Amino acid sequence: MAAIIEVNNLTKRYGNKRGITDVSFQVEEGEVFGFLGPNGAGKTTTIRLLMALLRANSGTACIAGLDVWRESVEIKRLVGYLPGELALDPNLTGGQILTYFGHLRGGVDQAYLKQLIARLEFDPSRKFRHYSSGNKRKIGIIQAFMHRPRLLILDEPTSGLDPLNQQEFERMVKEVRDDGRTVFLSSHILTEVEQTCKRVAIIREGQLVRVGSVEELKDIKRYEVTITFASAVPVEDFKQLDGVEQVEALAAGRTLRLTVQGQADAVIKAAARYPVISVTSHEPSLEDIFMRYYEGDNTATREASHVVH
Ligand SMILES: Nc1ncnc2c1ncn2[C@@H]1O[C@H](COP(=O)(O)OP(=O)(O)OP(=O)(O)O)[C@@H](O)[C@H]1O
Repeated sequence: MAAIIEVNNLTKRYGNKRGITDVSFQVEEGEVFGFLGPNGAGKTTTIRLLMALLRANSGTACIAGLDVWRESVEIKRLVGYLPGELALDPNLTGGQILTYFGHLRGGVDQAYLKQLIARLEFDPSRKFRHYSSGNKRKIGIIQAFMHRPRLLILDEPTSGLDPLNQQEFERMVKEVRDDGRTVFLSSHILTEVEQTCKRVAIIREGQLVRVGSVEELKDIKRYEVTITFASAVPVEDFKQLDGVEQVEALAAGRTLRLTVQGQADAVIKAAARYPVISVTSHEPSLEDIFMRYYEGDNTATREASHVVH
């Protein structure tokens, strides 16, 4: 399949501060592509370069074969864009804003627009200034989807959405993909990207550290399981288990905090030998994963050698 986004050695500096350095990747037409990185990694900078809201210091980027800077007007016809933050007229209602965007697009399918509003449970009757951040995100998502663009570029689309709206959003993304259209979405949450994307680029401190299939995220994925027992348990038994990377004993050995990679089966079976009071599990932030498991400045270089396209 042909590439719909082609980025080559793109570099943007903010004065002497880094934005992004030498970023290169390709997104194929028809795929859902994730752009994953912790806060401040350079996701928004890359997206703003693609949308010609910033000009690169060096490197090139094309969308559908068009240069993102010189041919940005043509590109805007093909793209639905959700910015990281939406600044809109505070006195307009959600409905008025969507009508306005619809006119800018030369008219949109009203039935599809109504459907999107209903699916995201969005109330279009309120003024923009009264919307919560989640509702502002919904306006942004709806305006990006409503003209059925060939390419959707979405900057952290689900931040601020509640879990039910997130699930609906995932279904909307899958429908776009099934329709043969392309979605490029940024996120700082590994599991979110894992659920929607086929391929992923990981950016850290302005540089790409990896581009590959979503299955490859397995080796960087970690989760923390905290188990509280009725009485102290032998910590050493848990350290040996398959998938366990670290064990920390708390509350005089009654609580264990385990860092697990891969399946939790061995941990659950070992825990079940003792009276368990509670189990919780959570995903560490991407920054935590990088800091704790990928320490050292050589990481980017080492991982870049594994780049696959
Ligand atoms: N207008 C600006 N002036 C100076 N530095 C900037 C500007 N915009 C971004 N930066 C810097 O560029 C780097 C990349 O920021 P960017 O917003 O692209 O990251 P991000 O991955 O989108 O993070 P976030 O999820 O926090 O938005 C950061 O170090 C940031 O401080």
